[in-house]
Formats: sequence, structure tokens, C-alpha cells
Amino acid sequence: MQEGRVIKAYNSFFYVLTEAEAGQELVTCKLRGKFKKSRRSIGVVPGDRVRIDRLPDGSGVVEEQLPRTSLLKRPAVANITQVVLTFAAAQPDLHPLLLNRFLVLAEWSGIPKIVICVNKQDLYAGDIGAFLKAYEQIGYPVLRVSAQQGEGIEALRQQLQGETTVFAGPSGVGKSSLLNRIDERLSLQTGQVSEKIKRGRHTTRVAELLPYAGGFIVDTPGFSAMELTELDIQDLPGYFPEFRPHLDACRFAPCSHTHEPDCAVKAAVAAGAITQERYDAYVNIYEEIKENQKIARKKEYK
Ligand SMILES: Nc1nc2c(ncn2[C@@H]2O[C@H](COP(=O)(O)OP(=O)(O)OP(=O)(O)O)[C@@H](O)[C@H]2O)c(=O)[nH]1
Ligand SMILES: [Zn+2]
Repeated sequence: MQEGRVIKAYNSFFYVLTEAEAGQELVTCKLRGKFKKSRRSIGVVPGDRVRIDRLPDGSGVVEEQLPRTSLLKRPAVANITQVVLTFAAAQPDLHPLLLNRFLVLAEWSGIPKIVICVNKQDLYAGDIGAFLKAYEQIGYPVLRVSAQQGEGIEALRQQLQGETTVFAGPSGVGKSSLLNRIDERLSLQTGQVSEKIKRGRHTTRVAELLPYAGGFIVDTPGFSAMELTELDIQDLPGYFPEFRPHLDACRFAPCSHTHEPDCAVKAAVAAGAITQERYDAYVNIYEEIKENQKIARKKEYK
């Protein structure tokens, strides 16, 4: 048996890239029939690690699906190791609340590495260094790049080595342009895809993993800032990494960290350990989720 990675799934065919020691071969596979039926859940998806048996004609049969470390659902893609949250320094402007919404979504998705990438440095004359430094201090690596001028692209390439990366971020920040800068072969494929998504076609489309630098780049937008309403409000404080050391020290449990007295999170804001910007984003997202829950409940009782 050979081990490999499903890089594409289409019409019940699974395209498996076998491990490097075996010579990196792309093998067209079918699923073992029994194996398919025994899985009630989502089944084998792009990004999954699998074991395959080879048939005399060179094709393969997926015999086993190995455990996943993460799963994005729309479209389904497994084992993403890194998300590059892409924004623009200008056009469109970088709004802290939008950045924080994406950070919360990325934390919620369980993807291990979260990187902030700020594109279009060439368009911005001011200094966003101080603004971004606060995010670096939380632990998020920050890359400042220009797809147009080439600034920072080498650092971005380094960041992609060996990882399975998805680029997420608002529309128009230059995700396609960046992929094009990184490697022309990437943009040809991804550019087309993002156009299709924007127009609302291909809603059931599947993701594809594009091999790059010993890892992969996934041709999906990852997630959109709209999905926030799906997360559990109890989990929200934990998605702010710098809140975590304070969460057990509030007088009330549970504490929403909004109106309660003797709140350790609010004390940390006052002491400067948590920035006002991040706390404001927390409250904003908290209220949005709460509001949505109310609406959902009203609908249920009707
Ligand atoms: N000045 C400048 N313009 C850029 C840069 N990167 C991208 N652009 C421009 O920004 C616009 C949007 O770029 P895209 O690459 O299409 O952005 P995108 O994030 O893929 O957009 P969606 O497909 O909507 O998600 C285009 O007009 C690009 O030419 C940059 O570094 N500097
Ligand atoms: Zn509190």
C-alpha cells in the first residue's frame, strides 16, 4: 500500500498524489466500495491523507482514510495547516473590525497557523507598523507585501514551504495577484475559480490542492466573514488568544466580559495587556452573535 494526499475529487474519482519517497505520482483512484458505505460522515475529500492499493493498469483504490487534523466545510477540504489572511493596506482600506472577524473565523476553523498578510504596500504612504505590531504581539506573524512591486513576496514564499495553505480575505485585496506573483502557474487556476465563486455559480464546487514548495495551496476562498453567526458564543473569548490567560479570573462564571463587575478581561484592557481595539472587536462580534441567536430563536417559536 502507498500513502498519499487526495488533491482533487471529481465524479467519484479521487486524484491521489503519493508521498515523495515513492516518487510523487498522481494516481487516479476509486474508493473501495465497502469503505464508502461504512462512512456516514463527509467521506473522503480533497486534502485527506489516504492509503491506496495499485491496480495492474496503474490506477488505484482508496483503502483507508487517515485521521484528519482539520476540516473546512464549504467547500470541503481537510488537513489545512495554515491560513494566510490577506488584506490591503489601502483600496480597500484595512478596517480593524474586519481583520478581527477574519481572525476569529480562522481561530474557530481550527487551522493551526494563522498569518496576516497586508498587500498593496505601494499604495500606502502612512505607517501601519504600529497598528500591525499589536497583532504580532498577540502571536500572529505579519507579512507586508506588494503583489505589484514584488516587495515581501520572497518572505511569503518562505511562509508557504511545506504547508497546506488557504488564502482568505475580503474581495479585491489582491489574493489572485499575489498567487500570480508567487508562481504564475498558481494564478491561472485560482483566478478562474474565484471569478466563478463571485458570480454565484458552482456553489457545489470542490476544492483542489495545488502543489507548491513541498506543500499545497488550496484554491478556495477558505471562508467569508459572513459565517460568524455559526459560532458558539461561549467559545468566542477563547478565539482571542491574548484573552485566554485572563478567562478564569473573572468574578462571575460564565462571564461575557461585557457588563459584569470584576471582569479580568476588562481589567486586562485597563492595564494595557489587551488593546482597546481588540476588546471593542470582541464586544462587537459578541453582540452580533447574540442578536442573531435572538432572531433564530424567534423563528423557531413561530
Ligand atoms: N497597487 C496595487 N494594486 C494591486 C496589488 N495587488 C493587487 N492589486 C490590484 O487590486 C485589484 C484586485 O486584485 P485581485 O488579485 O483581483 O484581488 P482578489 O483578492 O483576488 O479579489 P477577489 O477575486 O474579488 O477575491 C486588481 O485591480 C489588482 O491589479 C498591489 O500590490 N498594489
Ligand atoms: Zn469577564
